[in-house]
Amino acid sequence: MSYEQEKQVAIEAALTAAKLCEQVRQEQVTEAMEKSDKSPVTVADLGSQAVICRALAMAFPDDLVVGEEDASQLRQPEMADQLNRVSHYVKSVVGDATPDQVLDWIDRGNSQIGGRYWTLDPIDGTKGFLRQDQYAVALALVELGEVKLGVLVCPALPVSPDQPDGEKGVLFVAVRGQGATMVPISGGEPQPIQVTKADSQEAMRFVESVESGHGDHSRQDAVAKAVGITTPSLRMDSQAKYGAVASGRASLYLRLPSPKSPDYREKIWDHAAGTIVVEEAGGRVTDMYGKALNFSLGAKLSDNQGVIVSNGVIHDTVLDALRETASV
Ligand SMILES: Nc1ncnc2c1ncn2[C@@H]1O[C@H](COP(=O)(O)O)[C@@H](OP(=O)(O)O)[C@H]1O
Ligand SMILES: [Mg+2]
Ligand SMILES: [Mg+2]
Ligand SMILES: [Mg+2]
Repeated sequence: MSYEQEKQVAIEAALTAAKLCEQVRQEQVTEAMEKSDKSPVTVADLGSQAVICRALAMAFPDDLVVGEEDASQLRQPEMADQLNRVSHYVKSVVGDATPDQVLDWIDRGNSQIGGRYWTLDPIDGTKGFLRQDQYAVALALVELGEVKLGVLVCPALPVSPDQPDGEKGVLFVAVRGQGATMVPISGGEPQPIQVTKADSQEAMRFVESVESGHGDHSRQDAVAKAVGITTPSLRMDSQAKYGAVASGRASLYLRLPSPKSPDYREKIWDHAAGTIVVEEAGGRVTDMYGKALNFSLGAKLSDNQGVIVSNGVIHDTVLDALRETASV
């Protein structure tokens, strides 16, 4: 299958959602609400999920969507102001929308997994979004457990790594078997991307989360050193890290379980889109034991721990180094 229609719908939806997110960031001092697990969520996360679920419902009414957010909090009477703000931003990008429709669109993203489903992270890296740093809108299509299509919009990522203060906003797209591309959000011809083939260790750079609670920075640094990466890591929020590896800006992304939450299981929407973008750019993605990520078990990657993303060339060396650091 070419997935041409799916690709066009997903790109359009994710770009529209990213526009909403940027509007929220520009127009207001972004403030967060707190979810039951104490993590932050903003009107932009909710608006982005509404916009994307609406687009998917119109184009593929039978498809399931496994999204991060739900509307239960927003349905509470005391949240009326927040709901109005979400509806305002949704209306500003898709035209007429009532608050009830917005709630229903958000909740379309609460499916269980099935034979064919979309994973949706309306804002990946909410903490980065709040900090005015990196974040991504991440949408992927999974069929029979295999990621077939991935779209990553990174509105704050510099178009050129050599010009960090230049134009920002990059769209990454990958379709299984068709390669991965990158294009500025502002437009242009999508360019094929490739992971770095340079196995000259000095040229290597690795990326990791900004958040110390989302990884094990000291072990990550030790593993990187063990494989010969001596330059300090590039810390970046969200699946923009996958984009960095896919486009050859870094050779490695390490995400080892944080000592603060050793039993944490990663969520499918945090990795599905990024995984296919890196794989189609010639890279490799596994868990910390070398196992493929299993996206077919539910919202959590319950069979995997830690995530290792590389240019492929150095992957086995990294897994070896991990085994060695584990036994220390
Ligand atoms: N203890 C933990 N370990 C690893 N990841 C975690 C975590 N707690 C939350 N996360 C996830 O880390 C994601 C952000 O990734 P990163 O740190 O690479 O920017 C969050 O996505 P959201 O921001 O969409 O909630 C969240 O799902
Ligand atoms: Mg979140
Ligand atoms: Mg996320
Ligand atoms: Mg999110």
